[in-house]
Order: sequence, then structure tokens, then C-alpha cells
Amino acid sequence: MESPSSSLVIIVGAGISGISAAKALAENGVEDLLILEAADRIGGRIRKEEFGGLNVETGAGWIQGVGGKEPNPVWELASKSGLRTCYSDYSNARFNIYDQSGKIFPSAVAADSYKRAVESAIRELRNQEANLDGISSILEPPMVPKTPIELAIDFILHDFEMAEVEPIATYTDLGEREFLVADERGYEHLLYKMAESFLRSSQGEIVDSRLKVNTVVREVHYSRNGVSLKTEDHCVYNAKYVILSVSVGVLQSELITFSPPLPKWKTEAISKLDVIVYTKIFLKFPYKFWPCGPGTEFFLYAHEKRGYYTFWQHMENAYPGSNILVVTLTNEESKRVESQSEEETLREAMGALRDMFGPQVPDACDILVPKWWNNRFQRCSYSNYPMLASQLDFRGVKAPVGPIFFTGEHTHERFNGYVHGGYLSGIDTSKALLEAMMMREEDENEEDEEDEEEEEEQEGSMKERRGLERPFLLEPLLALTETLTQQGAVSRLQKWDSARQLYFRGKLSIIQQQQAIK
Ligand SMILES: Cc1cc2nc3c(=O)[nH]c(=O)nc-3n(C[C@H](O)[C@H](O)[C@H](O)COP(=O)(O)OP(=O)(O)OC[C@H]3O[C@@H](n4cnc5c(N)ncnc54)[C@H](O)[C@@H]3O)c2cc1C
Repeated sequence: MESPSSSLVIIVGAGISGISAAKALAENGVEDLLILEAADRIGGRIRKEEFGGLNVETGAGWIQGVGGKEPNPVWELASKSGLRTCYSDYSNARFNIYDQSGKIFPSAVAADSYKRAVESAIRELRNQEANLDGISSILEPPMVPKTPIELAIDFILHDFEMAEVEPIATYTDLGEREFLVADERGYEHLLYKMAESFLRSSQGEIVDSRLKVNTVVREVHYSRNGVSLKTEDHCVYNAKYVILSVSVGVLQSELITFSPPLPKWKTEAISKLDVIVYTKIFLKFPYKFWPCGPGTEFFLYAHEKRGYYTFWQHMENAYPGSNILVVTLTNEESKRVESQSEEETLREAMGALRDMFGPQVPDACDILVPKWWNNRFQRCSYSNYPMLASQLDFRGVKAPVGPIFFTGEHTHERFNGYVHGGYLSGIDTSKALLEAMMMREEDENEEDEEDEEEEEEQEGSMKERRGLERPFLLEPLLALTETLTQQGAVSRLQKWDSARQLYFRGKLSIIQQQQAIK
């Protein structure tokens, strides 16, 4: 066994959130940092793989929300580093709906039915949003789909809430656009560009000892004084602080154990989150047999089994002449396909294509079936906050526990599920950590200055003060919220806000008492 290495900060995971946290810390003078990554490369759920003579994106492929009210910082990074992208609007899929006999729906009928179904669902949901019973009834599919058009519409409604992250209740068309990454260097090029900055020391040399790949963290031992991490290969890494950037799927699994166990409020918040499995299956053909004109990039296959090889895309806009089709599956369908052989999946996908385009469709020359659910370092494609999740649940997922800070797309309130959510969460978490480090330093300096007698006198109030000032002590806040709940405050959000006010009022009075003593 190697002797333990020691760092000020260890970041577990080198996806977009881990890398952006490391970059932000390094830019703020934290040089003594180390990233431990389980896989053999950085990127996490941003991943390119060679297929059919190209590098395809098996993980994130789009830069979403471009040109909306809030700028997407990942779009800015992509523009700066010259990443090649192409405009791609998957909502167009609803104009190209095929049934099992290859009949294509006239686009006006499809678009109109779709629009009416979405509008009525939103209206009903908004009317009933104060009434929880009402909401649970609308969570059921709005109809039992029978006809192909209903099947397709049902899939799109389901897709809004499950695959596209956005709950239908909050969906607003902000005129945002999506761009598909179409660059041989891959989406991951952005991460390598970011990593360069912290892999260089202040003297400009590359310090690649700051990143260790193939290093699977299995145990996290923590106390007020720091954290000790044990890896699968029996190495020990010590740090004063840890940022855990693993996915919520990993947090819900048994890959990492904590000692002492994480508090109940934390594990409960983590367990409440839904995880979405979203799989892009790639198929290479000897030639094109699908329509390739304007507005044809996406098409839907209406099958009576919800989500059965429904959502298709051709890659001609991104890579002309590639002869590659992509079909997207989600959740139960993803898990089902992950558990069967590639031959079976190929047979099913070819059946769907031959239903749509006829028996003359040529055999595919190759297939790629990524597995996100069975990957023990992912266990999901992205997080999804259930519709009835509260602000409190969200904050519980994000809040630190002692010296352990949590980051990742699932901790970003606005953009959870997205690459830019991961990027922004890394920055937020590094800020919270820097603040905690500063506070702790102040505490320690203060303690050094006091003589022993004073220390004894003030021990009780100092303990109390530390307990209240440390930003990562969420328990008192949660306990207060619980009390308010029992007293029947109106909504969960109000309870949380009232608890926060009481907490800060308490903190203020203790600081005032401290000053009076001095
Ligand atoms: C198929 C698919 C399609 C997607 N499409 C889009 C899209 O088009 N647009 C978009 O914006 N988003 C998309 N997303 C979501 C986006 O990829 C993620 O939200 C984002 O990349 C998550 O980044 P992260 O840093 O939070 O987590 P991750 O990228 O998962 O990083 C966590 C890292 O932790 C590592 N790790 C896990 N366990 C351990 C351990 N025990 N020890 C050490 N390391 C460990 C993992 O290997 C991983 O590298 C998609 C995701 C998938 C899977």
C-alpha cells in the first residue's frame, strides 16, 4: 500500500462540474488540489466514441437554451474555442410521424394535434396547481393512446417531462435554440481546454499529478478535521476538504460508503431525486434510404409500446455523407435494451425502420449501444426533480456535510440535467468552499489569539457560534423547518424561508452578545 497523499482539496470526478470546480479553485489561488477520476479519461457524461469513421457523442450532444433570457455559458466556451456546431431543432420531429404501416401523417394535422394536447395539459395543470390531488391526476397520461397520432403525442408529452428534463408545468417557449456539437474533437474538447488552466502551476508548468484517472473512490471517512478517501486499489488520499461531483445515480448506489454515514436529511433528499436514463443508439448504413430535405432531420415512429424506438435522427446535417441514424430510448426502454444482446437490439431497430420505410431498407453495417444505466460510475444519464419536489429537497441535495461539498448537474437549481447546469454548479460549489475555507481560517486565527483563560470562559459560546456560522451546518435549519411544519406554516417554501430568517436572527444575536463581551 502506498503512503497516503495529502491535499488541501480533493475533487472526486472529472466531468464538467468537477473540472469547472477545479478551474475556479485554481483561479482563486488553490494550488494544492487533486482530482480523482474512476474512468480512464475525463469527461464523464460528455463522451465521444469512434463509430462509422466518425467521432460520435454517446453522451451529451446538444448545447441547449442558446439565445434565451439567460445566456448559456457553455455556448460562450464553445464559441471561444471554435467548436463546430450545427443548428438542430428536435421539436421538428412532431412534423414527421410514421405509423407502423409506414404512413406519414400530414404535418399540419400532426402539429395542430400536438399543439392542442400540450396547451390543454399546461392549462389544466396551471389551473390545478394549488391542488395536489389535481396535480397527481394530471400526471397520468391525458388519454389512453390508441391511434398512431395519439401514440406519438403521448410520447412527446412524456418526453417533455422525462427526457427533456423540463416539467410541462413550467415549460415556456422562450425562443431558445439548440445546437448539435459536430466536431471531430468532440464536446469533451471544452473540458480539455478548461483542464489545461489548472494543470498548469502558477509558473506555467504542466502539473499532471493533479489528475489521477482509473482511481475509484469507495470509502469516504470524514470529521471536522478533514477527509480520508480509500480507493478500490487500496490507496488512501487525505484532504482538508472534498468536492464530490459524482452523479446522483452513483450517490443512490452503493459504490461509495460514508463513515460516519451521511445524515438522514441528506440521504432522504438524494433518494427523492429521479434519475433519467437516456440512450442514443447509433446505426451505420451503406447508403441513405430516409428523406433528407429541409425539416427531415428528426422523425417519430408511433408504436403502441410507449417509447419503443420512437425518436430518430439522421446525421446528414452534422456529418454529410456519414449514413448514420440515431435512435433515442429513455428509462425502461433504455434499461431493457441495455440488458439484451446487441444483435437483439439491431433486430428490433431494423424492424422499426422497415415498418416505416419498407422491406427494401438495407441491413445496418454497424451498431453502437452505449450503456449509462449499467455503468457503475454513472447509473443514470441525468437527474430529474420530481414535479412535486420542494426547494427544501433541492437544497438538501446540494448542502455540504462537514468538509464534504456536493456538486454536479443535479445540484443546479435552474439547469439540472444539462451540461451548463454541471458547469455552473462547479463554479457555485467552489465559491461555497472558498467561503467556508475563509471562515474557518478566521476562526482558527481568532482562537490562536485568545489566551487559555479567555478560551475556557468563552468555550460554550464559541461552540455555539461556530455551529451557527458554519455554512455547511444545515441541520439546525432543517430542524427549525420541521418545527415550523409541525406548527402548521403555510407552504414548504415559506417554512424554509421563515426558518432561514430565524436562523440568521439567532446568528446575529450571538454575534452581538460576543461583541458585548469584548
Ligand atoms: C446520453 C446523454 C445525453 C445527454 N444529452 C445532453 C445534451 O444534449 N445537452 C446537455 O446539456 N446535457 C446532456 N446530457 C446531460 C449532461 O451530459 C450531464 O448533465 C453532465 O455532463 C453531467 O456532468 P457532471 O459533472 O455533473 O457529472 P459526470 O459527467 O457524470 O461527472 C462525474 C464523474 O465522476 C466519476 N465518478 C463516479 N464515481 C466515481 C468514484 N467512485 N470515484 C471517482 N470518480 C467517480 C465519473 O466517472 C464521472 O467522470 C446528456 C447525458 C447523457 C448521458
